[in-house]
Amino acid sequence: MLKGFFNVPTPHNEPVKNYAPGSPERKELQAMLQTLRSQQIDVPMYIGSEEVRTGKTRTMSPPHDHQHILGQFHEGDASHVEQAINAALGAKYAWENMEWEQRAAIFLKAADLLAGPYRAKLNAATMLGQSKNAYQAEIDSACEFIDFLRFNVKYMTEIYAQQPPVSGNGVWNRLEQRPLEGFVFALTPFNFTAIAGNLPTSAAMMGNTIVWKPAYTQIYSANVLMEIFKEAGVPDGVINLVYVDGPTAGDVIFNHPDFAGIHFTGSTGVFQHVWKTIGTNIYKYKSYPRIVGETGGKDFVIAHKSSHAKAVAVALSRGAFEFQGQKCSAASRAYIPSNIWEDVKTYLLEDLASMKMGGTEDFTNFINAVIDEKSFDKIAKYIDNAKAAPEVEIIAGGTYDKSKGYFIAPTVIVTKDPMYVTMQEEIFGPVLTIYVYHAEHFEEALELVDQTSPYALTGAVFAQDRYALELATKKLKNAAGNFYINDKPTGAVVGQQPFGGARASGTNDKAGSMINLLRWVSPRTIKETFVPPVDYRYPFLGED
Ligand SMILES: NC(=O)c1ccc[n+]([C@@H]2O[C@H](COP(=O)([O-])OP(=O)(O)OC[C@H]3O[C@@H](n4cnc5c(N)ncnc54)[C@H](O)[C@@H]3O)[C@@H](O)[C@H]2O)c1
Ligand SMILES: N[C@@H](CCC=O)C(=O)O
Repeated sequence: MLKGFFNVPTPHNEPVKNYAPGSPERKELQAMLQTLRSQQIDVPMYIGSEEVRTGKTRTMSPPHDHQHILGQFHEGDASHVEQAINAALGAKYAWENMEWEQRAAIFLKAADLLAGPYRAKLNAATMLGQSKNAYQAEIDSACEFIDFLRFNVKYMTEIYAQQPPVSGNGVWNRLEQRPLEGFVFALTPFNFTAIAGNLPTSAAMMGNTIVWKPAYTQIYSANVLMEIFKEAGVPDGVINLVYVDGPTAGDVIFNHPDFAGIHFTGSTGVFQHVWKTIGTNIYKYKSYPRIVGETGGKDFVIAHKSSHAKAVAVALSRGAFEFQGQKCSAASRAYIPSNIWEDVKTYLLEDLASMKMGGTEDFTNFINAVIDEKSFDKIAKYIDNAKAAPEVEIIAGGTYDKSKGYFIAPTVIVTKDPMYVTMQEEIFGPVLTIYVYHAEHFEEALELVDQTSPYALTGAVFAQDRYALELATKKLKNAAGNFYINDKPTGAVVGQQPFGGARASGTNDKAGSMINLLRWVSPRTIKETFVPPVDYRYPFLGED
């Protein structure tokens, strides 16, 4: 058998295709959208080698066209979670003993399958199932997930290569990175197909086996991810995909003695509940479970009086309203100095007036639908409350309509109260709240930014004045895990800006970095002594 210290291909960020009119990628994507819309698929759970169909089905529809049926999935119950755990534990021995380069090859192959033959299919599934426009789907389901796979393979090898720097005379010190003892639970959100793919694969890459439960509203694209994993050669039982409601799944998972870790992305409330449950059950587990969770945000943009109004306005229109504000990183509160406010407002309103809203199949639409009725109703309530609040004014949007799809017009609220509820709470929709501060009170405004919300995920500062940038960078040290200077607070790129926040925004284990992969291994130190001593006595015990 061939043996060697193998190098892996150097990762590069997957180039983003632009889908311009007439481009081959646009034609291919449009054809795929038509194909997927013209059929109704039947989606099973994937447990071990089985495709499990329970007969208890739920339909899947585009959020922008909720009467159209894309297919149905089979919902499971607690018994399927048990089966998935057993399948994961059953596959564990072979998987963790497979040479690392074979695991690497599987995930590099998945990246190439996605970059090539599956790109249009996964993008189209994300566009239809999650209502992302072509560009938003491309940067998520194609490029970000390809990057996660390729960069994580590189980080995996760097982790394995890290060895103790010193071995004393007659000794060889080694460090072995063992997978966790048990199974890992990947609990994934609706809003990024790349995150849904990354949470199970990053832990699997390090030799773990996985029970994966996606959000119901992401199952349509999760099914394509599973197709890619299977074609890439992920063995049966390594990633088990179940569709069971969250609390039912949690009840089985968090009571199991072999539960070894959770890789979560989603809301802060769910994560805190999960953490508390694990704490309560801690005596039941063989090991202390790894708890990794990236959660909510209330992401800010603060402009200094020296900043360019147009740049600030564009950061707001893209940062707040791309994918309908349903990015954990979306700008949702802004602090604008009085001297540039009128210009920022004019540019922002011009941008918003030019944004078309509708289905993702029409490539001229910038704004699409929010994910589901529950989310629509929640966002509409914030808007209604703002209409009734004397301290705020809605200067754009404020309308919504769910007759065909869950459409909410991009909404801008201006508040006189910097602690107004929409400056503090995560809404997760196309709603931006702006507080106009006295242009000479920048430092006080920075304090407001830091203290207004419990979250600390992303944030951006705009200024031409370098002292102002330095002050903001220092004062907002703990206000964001991803901090942007003269840029919008969204769009982190794997390999360039590892992503994650602290405070109520998560454990900040930085998705798409070595820091994250380290959470899925448990190191064993091995010391080998070549010629062991044969006498217990120290030399100083001898007589002079
Ligand atoms: N920080 C980040 O990197 C990041 C990235 C993406 C999304 N998010 C956050 O995710 C949220 C949006 O995603 P979402 O609506 O899918 O989140 P969510 O918390 O509603 O759901 C996440 C997952 O948890 C499951 N779940 C829900 N309740 C549960 C329970 N009681 N027990 C066990 N599982 C349960 C869901 O079914 C889903 O699979 C936002 O808060 C957003 O900020 C954060
Ligand atoms: N990583 C993405 C956000 C993921 C959360 O939804 C960004 O940087 O915009």
